Amino acid sequence: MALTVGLRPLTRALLRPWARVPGAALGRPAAGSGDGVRCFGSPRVLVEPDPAAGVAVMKMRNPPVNSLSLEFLTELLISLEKLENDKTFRGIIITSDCPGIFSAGLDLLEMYGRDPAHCAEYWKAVQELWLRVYLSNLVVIGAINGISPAGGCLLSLSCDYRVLANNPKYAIGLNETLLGIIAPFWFKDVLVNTIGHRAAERALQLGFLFPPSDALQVGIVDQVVPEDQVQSTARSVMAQWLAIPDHARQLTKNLVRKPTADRLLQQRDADIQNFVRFISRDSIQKSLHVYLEKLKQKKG
Ligand SMILES: CCCCCCC/C=C/C(=O)SCCNC(=O)CCNC(=O)[C@H](O)C(C)(C)COP(=O)(O)OP(=O)(O)OC[C@H]1O[C@@H](n2cnc3c(N)ncnc32)[C@H](O)[C@@H]1OP(=O)(O)O
Repeated sequence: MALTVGLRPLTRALLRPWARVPGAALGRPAAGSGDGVRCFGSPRVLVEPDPAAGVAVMKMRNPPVNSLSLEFLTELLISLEKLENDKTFRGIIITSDCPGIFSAGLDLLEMYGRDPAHCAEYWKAVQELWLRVYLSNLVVIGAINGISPAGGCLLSLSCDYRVLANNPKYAIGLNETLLGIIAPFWFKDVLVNTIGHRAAERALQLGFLFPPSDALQVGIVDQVVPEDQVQSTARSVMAQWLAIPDHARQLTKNLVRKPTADRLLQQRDADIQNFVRFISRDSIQKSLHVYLEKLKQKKG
């Protein structure tokens, strides 16, 4: 899939080939590689390659909560595109480097108090990340080691398989209604595809965030394991998926996922315009304000 993000100069600058990780992470040997294989990535995305296994672990590190800002989305897209185009890799494991948080979802500050042009650019990047992960030719496994609301849940749902750490705080779900906003149709489609129509209908309207046992029961995740086994489980699951010939698995994945992706691909611009119109409403901006204030007050 060709990436055609219409980004402004700032974000385009991030789309340079494979920025190296600054500081301590630069050139750190990948865990378990033992043979001088180097980590790479960008400030917010650390990639630990295991070329022998054909697998890369992609760690999100946009502290404090891995909210999906425009810059972070752009870095994720660069990493994904790079891995996708490198024949060394057949699978990626997406996980978090922020303790207790997989991803807090879309960055509310990219939608609150912003002008329409910014909102449009942001939404295009959100669409792009979803399409990139959802339609990836690689096996994509989510090693979900923290809470994963809304956009974080969408990212998880776009993986081929989800392993969630068994910690009652690590809830997952599309909780948009709790913020006074609406999950777009393609978020909804992915949830319906995963847990079925009736369960999705309830979960979406009530903004359910499922704790691990409920998440497993409803099928929003595939496996729940003790926290210290999330990465090793993701690795063993990856081995099972990689035992399937790539061409057969990829064509099958495409067969299953293409109709869902096509619904967005056929109306991307209209979806962006719809988002901008919706998010710019006074009532929605007020809801976001109230929610952001709640997050602040929770602290103090
Ligand atoms: C037609 C289209 C309609 C529109 C569609 C829009 C679809 C939207 C999808 C989304 O993803 S919206 C985002 C949904 N996310 C959430 O509801 C999660 C909100 N965050 C939390 O509940 C908590 O922060 C947490 C993730 C449980 C972590 O809690 P913790 O106590 O560890 O940290 P906090 O003190 O709450 O947060 C630290 C810091 O981060 C800020 N923050 C948290 N989440 C976000 C976010 N999603 N975007 C931007 N900023 C976020 C929080 O305000 C704190 O900031 P400071 O006070 O330190 O400045």
